[in-house]
This record gives sequence, C-alpha cells and structure tokens, in this order.
Amino acid sequence: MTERATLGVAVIGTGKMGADHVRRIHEVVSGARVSAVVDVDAERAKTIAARVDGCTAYTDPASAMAAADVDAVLIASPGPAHEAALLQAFEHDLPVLCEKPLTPDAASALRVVEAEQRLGRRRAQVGFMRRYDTEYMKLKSLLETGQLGRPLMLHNRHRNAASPPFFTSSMLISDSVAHETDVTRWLLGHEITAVTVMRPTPSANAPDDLQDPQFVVFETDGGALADVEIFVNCGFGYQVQAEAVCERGTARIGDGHAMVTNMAGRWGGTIAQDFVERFADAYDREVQAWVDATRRGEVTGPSVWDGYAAAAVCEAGVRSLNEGGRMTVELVERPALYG
Ligand SMILES: NC(=O)c1ccc[n+]([C@@H]2O[C@H](COP(=O)([O-])OP(=O)(O)OC[C@H]3O[C@@H](n4cnc5c(N)ncnc54)[C@H](O)[C@@H]3O)[C@@H](O)[C@H]2O)c1
Ligand SMILES: O[C@H]1[C@H](O)[C@@H](O)[C@H](O)[C@@H](O)[C@H]1O
Repeated sequence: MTERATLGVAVIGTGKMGADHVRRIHEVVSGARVSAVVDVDAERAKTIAARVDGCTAYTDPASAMAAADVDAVLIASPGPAHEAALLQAFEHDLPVLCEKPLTPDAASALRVVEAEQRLGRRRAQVGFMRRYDTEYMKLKSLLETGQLGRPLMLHNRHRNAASPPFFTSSMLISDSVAHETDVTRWLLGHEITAVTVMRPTPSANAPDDLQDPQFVVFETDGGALADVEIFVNCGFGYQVQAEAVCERGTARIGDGHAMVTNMAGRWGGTIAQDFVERFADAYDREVQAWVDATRRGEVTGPSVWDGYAAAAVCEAGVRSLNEGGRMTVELVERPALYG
C-alpha cells in the first residue's frame, strides 16, 4: 500500500488536551499537519489556530470534516460530545483518533461499534495512551514472557493533584478509572466481569459533595482480581502506579525514580504535576503511531471495541458507586471485526 502525503488533521476540542495535541502534531510528530481546529468556543479555536500556519478555525465539526485539506480527525472534546463527532467522521469516511473515554456510557459506545461495523473496516483508535508508555509496555512484555507465571492480582494507584471544577463523583470512574479498565484488560488479556466500588470517608481537601477517593475492585474472566485506588485531589502531584502479582513473582511500575537527589540531609526526587508531564512520551508515541498507520491506510492501537468494553465496565462501576454492592458487566458478543 502506498503512503499518503502529509496527513491533514482536524483537532476537535482545543482545551487542555486538544491544545497539547495541536502542539504535538505541529512540533513533534512527522507526516501530519494541523489543517483545522474546532471548538464550540470560537475565540479559543481562533487562538489555537493562530499558532499554526494555514490552520482554519471552525465551531462546527461537520464543516471541518468537509474541508478539502482534512484527511483525519483527532477528537479531544469532552466525552459526551465524542459519539456525535465519531459518527460524523464515519459519514465522511475519515480515520479517527478519539481521546478516552470513547463515550461515557455503554449504549452510546455500542452505537459507535455498530456504526464502524457498518463501514465494514476499522476506522477509529481510542486514546488509551498508557499502552504507549514505556513502563507499561515493559510490564506487558514481561507478563507475556510467562517468566512470572500466571497473573493473580493487579494493584493500581491513580492520583491527580486536583480535580477540575466540573468533575463529579461518577467521573472518577467514567473519566479516570476508564484508564485502569483498559490497562487491566490489556495487561492481563482478560475481560472484566464484575465491579465493586467502595467509598472511604472523603478527603477534607476534596470539593464539597465529591466522593474522593474511591476504591474499586474488578473481577476478571481469567480469575484475577484488580484493585484501583482513585484519588483525584491528593494535593501532592500526579501518580500512576501498577503492580502485577503473579505465581512466581511481582512487577511494579510508576515509582518515578528517574533521578534521586541527595541534599541538605534528605534524599528524594520530583513528582510530575499532571498527565501532560507524566505521559508526554506516551502521547507522542501514540499520535505518531496513529499518523503512521493512517498514512499506510491501516488502523492499529486500542479499538472501538476496547472503548466499548471500558464504557460498559465504567457504567457498572458508576452503578456500584451510586447503589452500593457488586455489579456484573454484560458485554454483547464481540464482532469478528475486532478479532
Ligand atoms: N488521555 C489522557 O490522559 C487525557 C487527559 C486529559 C483529558 N483527556 C480527554 O480529552 C478530552 C478533553 O479533555 P480536556 O481535559 O482537554 O477538556 P477541556 O475542558 O480542557 O477542553 C475541552 C474543549 O472542548 C470544547 N468543546 C466542548 N464541546 C465541544 C464540541 N461539541 N465540539 C467541539 N469542541 C467542544 C470546549 O470548549 C473546550 O475547549 C476528554 O475526553 C478527556 O477525557 C484525556
Ligand atoms: O481526563 C483525565 C485524564 O484521563 C488523566 O489521564 C486522568 O489521570 C484524569 O483523572 C482524567 O480526569
């Protein structure tokens, strides 16, 4: 298959993540350019477009997708806006990289799976960027060698310094733990069959009415258990850690000991303050891999099915959070398109 010339990308949503992806495509990634940006906030779209020569600002995704210089779409609007943008991109037969979550609930995610199936080929990749993080990749490779034996448990910690003002208790699951649903499925190669969410006494530093932290337990069809501590107002920084406990050993990532200093009677290092810093390399690798595959006419990386499975687990998790107790996860039969 011949490679396409430089890929013209429309970035939809130019907030924290979208603006960072615009910078990335403009300055870091090869083989692509940002030809359009879209934001319901016209001023924001214009400000971001002005950073890239030849980039047009739009307020309506459909107009950008119809533009002659747009070959592909990167969706970085909030989760509830993803379904409409994905379906429009499919109508225009454009390849998509959609930030996580694919959509915020299982029914809307399933509509996206069904729409892609009607196209008869994969068109979209979901932005589960931890699959491109070097530490997660090393852990995955080690588990695949079988040296540690069968994975029995996976402990996950996911801490943000502070949550944005719009964050709700349900979003700790649907927006944040969405990542752990994906890494658990991907690292273990299991589907998650049940979810239990527990509520410790909220931190005094969490905004009023926010249930923060939460403690989540996943059961898998391979008989493993995974737990997730999600704490989005921990105050001290951004930390993502995972430890796989297997029959013959354990492996842990995310301790962040890149540099240790000794100074003034203490030893220590620094902690990243947000995801843009902690996962910078992973985002770069993710977007470059998407551009390369798209130019070859292929779709690789986490699929719309992975996005649907994560949405179904998170929906069960939100029910457990709100109603209490263990909730089972029901997935539709996996279509052949997703192997
Ligand atoms: N992979 C990651 O680690 C990671 C990190 C942060 C955010 N995200 C995801 O990226 C997405 C954006 O998050 P963010 O933190 O940048 O949010 P944000 O609030 O900073 O930005 C969202 C932007 O989208 C715009 N917008 C809203 N509705 C829109 C619509 N219908 N069409 C076009 N633009 C619209 C808003 O005006 C805003 O500028 C979310 O899906 C979020 O979950 C992923
Ligand atoms: O949207 C963000 C993003 O996905 C981050 O990676 C995660 O740590 C945050 O909790 C979430 O709100």
